[in-house]
Amino acid sequence: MTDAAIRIQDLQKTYAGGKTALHGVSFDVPRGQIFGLLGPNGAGKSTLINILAGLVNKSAGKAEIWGFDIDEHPRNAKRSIGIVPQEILFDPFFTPREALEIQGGLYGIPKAERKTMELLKAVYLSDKADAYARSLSGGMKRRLLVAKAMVHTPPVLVLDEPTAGVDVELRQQLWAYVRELNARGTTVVLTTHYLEEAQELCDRIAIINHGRLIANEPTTTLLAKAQEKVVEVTLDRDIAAAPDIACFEKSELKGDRVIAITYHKDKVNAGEVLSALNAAGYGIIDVSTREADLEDVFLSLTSDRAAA
Ligand SMILES: Nc1ncnc2c1ncn2[C@@H]1O[C@H](COP(=O)(O)OP(=O)(O)OP(=O)(O)O)[C@@H](O)[C@H]1O
Repeated sequence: MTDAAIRIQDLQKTYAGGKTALHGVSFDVPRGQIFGLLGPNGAGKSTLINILAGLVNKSAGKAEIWGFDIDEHPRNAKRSIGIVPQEILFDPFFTPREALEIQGGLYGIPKAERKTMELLKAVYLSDKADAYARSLSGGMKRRLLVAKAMVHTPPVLVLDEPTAGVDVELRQQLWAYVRELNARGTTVVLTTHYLEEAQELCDRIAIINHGRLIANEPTTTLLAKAQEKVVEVTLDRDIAAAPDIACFEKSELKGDRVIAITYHKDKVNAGEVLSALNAAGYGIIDVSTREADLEDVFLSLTSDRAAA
């Protein structure tokens, strides 16, 4: 038994066509947290979630949900997780009440113990309990999916890209509900493309890129890295080593006369970095910078790894 809500060890997936979506990913989701799984399109997030859900077979590696190995104890593993899928798929002729009752039946929950109305209320759908699912808005459907995933009261709830197509107000309501579930003890895993979304909600963030884990850190640590910016400078002459100046976090030689300077944008700006370089006697021919975004975090993380 582990004390992780989810434990993934060297998880690998190569699809039938030969595409490798996961190249050996390992991480733990600590119990009680809201955990963000971030990555760009095609990074492998859905593959990982679908393996946990039992919808995709892994090629190698291990996964445990609430201490239950998905191969050795598939039923217990499945009972321990609720998944809100990316795609909205419903039978359009069922009402929200029926959809939850059927889901309860699938998990073998006796009628008297089902919490259909309580769940519908929690996701602000009690007034739509008897409406056809096809008459619900996109946001309502998504909230119904959350309720459906919670029918068997799993200790772990996974939301796969939950805010696609959800407007700002509903998103806030959804987050309020997610926070409430978490406060009552549910471990939440959230996959998203958006750093802001993850930083607003998550205690910890893991990032996957091209099927590899490139970060797994408390949100505050990761955000500090997002404060790092890189400016690439071409100098007027060749140099043997990158200059080390106090306001730089790091400087690296990229070519005979090109250096990449990493700085903290909450401490200095690009102008101050260039002035410091000038003041130290370096003539500047060209400069390029990028806006800090998730891509920057990726870059700084991948270059950290390369340097380590
Ligand atoms: N059934 C499949 N057969 C073959 N390749 C697949 C299959 N499903 C996903 N892939 C490929 O595996 C890689 C990872 O896809 P995955 O859907 O896991 O990424 P993702 O991070 O969830 O992206 P998105 O946010 O767009 O859903 C992609 O290159 C994708 O094309």
